[in-house]
Amino acid sequence: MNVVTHPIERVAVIGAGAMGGMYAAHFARAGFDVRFIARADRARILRDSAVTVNGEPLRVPVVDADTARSWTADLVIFAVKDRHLRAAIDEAAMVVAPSTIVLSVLNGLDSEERIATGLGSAPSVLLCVAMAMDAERAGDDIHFRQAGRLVFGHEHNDEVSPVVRAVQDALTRAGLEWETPPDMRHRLWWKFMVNVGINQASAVLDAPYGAFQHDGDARSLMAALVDEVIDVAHAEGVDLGPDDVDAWHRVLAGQPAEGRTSMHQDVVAGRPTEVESFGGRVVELGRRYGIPTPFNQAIVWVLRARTGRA
Ligand SMILES: NC(=O)C1=CN([C@@H]2O[C@H](COP(=O)(O)OP(=O)(O)OC[C@H]3O[C@@H](n4cnc5c(N)ncnc54)[C@H](OP(=O)(O)O)[C@@H]3O)[C@@H](O)[C@H]2O)C=CC1
Ligand SMILES: CC(C)(CO)C(=O)C(=O)O
Repeated sequence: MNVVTHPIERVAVIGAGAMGGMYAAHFARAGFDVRFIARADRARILRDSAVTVNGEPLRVPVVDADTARSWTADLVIFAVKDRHLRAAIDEAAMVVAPSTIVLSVLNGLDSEERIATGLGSAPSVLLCVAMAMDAERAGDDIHFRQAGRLVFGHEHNDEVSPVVRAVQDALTRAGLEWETPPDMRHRLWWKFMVNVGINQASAVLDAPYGAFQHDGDARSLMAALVDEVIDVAHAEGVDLGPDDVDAWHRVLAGQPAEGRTSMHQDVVAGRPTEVESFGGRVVELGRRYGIPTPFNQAIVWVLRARTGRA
C-alpha cells in the first residue's frame, strides 16, 4: 500500500452519469481540480454539452483517454455500470500514478478486485459501497435529493491508514458523508443483499421505493430475494442476518417514496441491467454451494428476457 504524502486535490471521475455527476459536482463546488475521464464520442459529447446536476450546468474539463497527457489523479472514482468497467479501467489507467487512490461506487461484489487486477499493484484500491442516495439520470440531466454516504476502507479498519485518512478528509471537504467501518467485507455483502432485493424487485415491478416501504407483495418479493443472499452469504462465511435486514428497512424508510433504484432507471430507459452482477451472482454461488435460489433465477430470466443480456 502506498503512503499518501499530500492531501487529495486532483479528482478523476470516470462515468458522468447519476453517481459520477453527483460526486463531480460536490468536488468541483468545493474547489478540487476535477476531471471527467472519457474517450472518443463520450469525450466529445461531454465537452460539447455539459451535464446538468440539479439543474445547474456542471463544467468539468475532460481528460480524453485517446490523447497523451500529463495530468494524473490523486483520487479516481469509478462510476460506470458493470458492463463498462473493463473499458473504464483501460481509460483510467492513463491518469493513475503509483500514489493514486481508487474508489469504486459500482454495485456488486467484485469491481474493486477487477480494478486492482486491471490497474496492477501500484495504486491503492479501497473497498467502497455507496449508500442511501437517490441519484437519477435522464439523458444528460442528473438529479439527486440525497447524496447518501460513502462507506469505504480496507478490508479491516481497526486503525485508520494514511490512505483512508486522506479520502476521509477529501470527502469531508467536499461536503460528502462517509463512514469507515471495522469490517468492510460485511458491508459489501450488506449492500449486495440490498441491491439483489430492491434493485431487482423494483426493476421487474416498475416500482419506486414507496412500494417497498410497507408490508405487501412488493416487499415480500424483495424479502424472498434477500433471504437467498443471506443463505449464500453464510456459505461464503459472511454473517448476514435479521439485524442487517432491519438496518436496510431503516435506510429504506428514509428514501424518497418516488425515488428509483439504478436498475429501475435502466429498465425504464431500455438499457441493459446489472442483473448478472446481482441475481446472476447469487445463482452462481447457489450452484457452487448446493443452495436453491429460485427467486433470483426467475428474476435473472425475466430481466434477461426483457432487456437482453448485459
Ligand atoms: N444511481 C444510484 O442511485 C446508485 C448507483 N450505484 C451504482 O453505481 C454505478 C453507476 O451507476 P449510475 O451512475 O446510476 O449509472 P449511469 O448509467 O447513470 O452512469 C454511468 C455513466 O458512465 C458512462 N460510461 C460508460 N462507459 C464509460 C467509459 N468507458 N468511459 C467513461 N464513461 C463511461 C455512461 O455513459 P453512456 O451513457 O454514454 O454509456 C454513463 O454516463 C452502478 O454500478 C450502480 O449500480 C450505486 C448506488 C446508487
Ligand atoms: C441502494 C440503492 C437502491 C440506492 O442507493 C442503490 O444502490 C441503487 O439504486 O443502485
